[in-house]
This record gives sequence, structure tokens and C-alpha cells, in this order.
Amino acid sequence: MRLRDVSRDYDAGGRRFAALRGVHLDVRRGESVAVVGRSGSGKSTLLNLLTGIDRPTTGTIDVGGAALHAMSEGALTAWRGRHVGIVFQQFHLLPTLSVADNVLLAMDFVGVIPARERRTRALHLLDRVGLADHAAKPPGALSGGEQQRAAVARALANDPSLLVADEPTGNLDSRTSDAIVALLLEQVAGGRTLLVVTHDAAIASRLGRTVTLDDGRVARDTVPNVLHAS
Ligand SMILES: Nc1ncnc2c1ncn2[C@@H]1O[C@H](COP(=O)(O)OP(=O)(O)OP(=O)(O)O)[C@@H](O)[C@H]1O
Repeated sequence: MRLRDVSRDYDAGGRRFAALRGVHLDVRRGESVAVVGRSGSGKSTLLNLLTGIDRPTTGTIDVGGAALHAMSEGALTAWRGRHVGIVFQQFHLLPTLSVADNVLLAMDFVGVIPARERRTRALHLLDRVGLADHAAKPPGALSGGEQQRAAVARALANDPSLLVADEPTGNLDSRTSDAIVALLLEQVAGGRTLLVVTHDAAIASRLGRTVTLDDGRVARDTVPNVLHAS
């Protein structure tokens, strides 16, 4: 992943407001990166740009060979479905579907996993996150930690190369949070890239690298065990 001179301006009541300004960032495949910074520093804006939910005002964003800044909205949606898994703080599971059907729906929506393999794959993913016995239940019958596990399984449905989590442990107690972070980290073992937006320094310290945003800029970029990407 390569960001060059990325900025994102918002129109705030007729005035231009720069949520991100001149961001340069390289993330290698298989890295796990915590994105931290105080409220309003631009973390969610950055995540939205990296996942193609939003586009930069200026600058270039290349993720796994895709030039996101130059893609149409339709192309971005298709790219995101195929290559990105997203885990939200509020889980965003559909309450009227079973946990398994939530995972299945993600595959149906994108259509890259052959139809006859989808149910088996959904059950396999749920087994991997420790929810084999909960597949047929509605999300509301699960604890917060279990719902977040289901959200991780759903994020993995289409075998994404980029896994992104926005405050994934914000609603969870610390033991449950630890388990979710461990689960997310397991997913980078296979060469996926993991980005986690968090306010929690303890969580950030478990990831391979911490990018600190301040006022829309990268203020710090600490890489404990890995060399900087060129
Ligand atoms: N759609 C928008 N329109 C106008 N301003 C916006 C919009 N989205 C974000 N902003 C502003 O851009 C800045 C960065 O917002 P962003 O949500 O990226 O910060 P954040 O670091 O994720 O904050 P938090 O930790 O509170 O979620 C903030 O000042 C915010 O008010």
C-alpha cells in the first residue's frame, strides 16, 4: 500500500477543512499497523480512503496494484468487496439473519466464492473464530465478543488481502478485546495486511507498527520489528 501526498478536504459550512494533509505512507503486505491519534486527527478519514469508501482530494493511493484515486465509484465498490474486509466497532451484523447467513450474504454480495462452496466456507470461518456452535443463532443471541468474532468471520468471507478494523474493541471488556486482537493478528499470518484504528495504547502495542496522526498528518511512525517499506 502506497499513499503519496494524500489530502482530503471537507466542506465545513462553506469553509474548506483539511481532514488529511500531505500524508505519505507505505505499508507492506503482511504488516499489522495500528492507526492512533486523538479524536478528529483523521483516522477514520484515512481508513475510508484506504478502503475506497471515499476518495482523496489530492494525491495517489495504490493498494495491491489498484490505483484507488483513479477508480470510478462502481469500480471501487467492486474492488473493496473483493479485496477488503472491514470490522466495525458496532459489528454491523444484520439482526434478522443467522450468524452463518450474515457471512454467506457477504459472499453472495461479492460473488467471487463459487456458490456451492459458500455455506461450507461460512461454517468453516465461524469454526475458525470459535463460533461453530452459534452459526444458526441470530446475532442478538450472542455476547458482544461473540458478535465481534462473527464480524471478523464475515470480514474474511471473500478472502481479503486487506483487513481493516475501526475501533473493533471499543465496546468490549479488556479480556474480550485481547481475544479479538489475537484473532485479528492470526489473520496476518497468511500474508494479509491488517490495519486497526484504536484509541487503546495496549492494543496498539500488540501490532507491528504504530502510525500516529495529528491534525491530518502522520506525526509518528514507529516500526518496532520491521524495516520501513521503501
Ligand atoms: N463528512 C465530513 N464533513 C465535514 N467534516 C468532516 C467529515 N468527516 C470528518 N470531518 C472532520 O474531519 C476531521 C477528521 O475526522 P475523522 O473522523 O477522520 O477523525 P478521527 O481521528 O477518526 O476521530 P475519532 O477518533 O473521533 O473517530 C474532524 O475534524 C472531522 O470533524
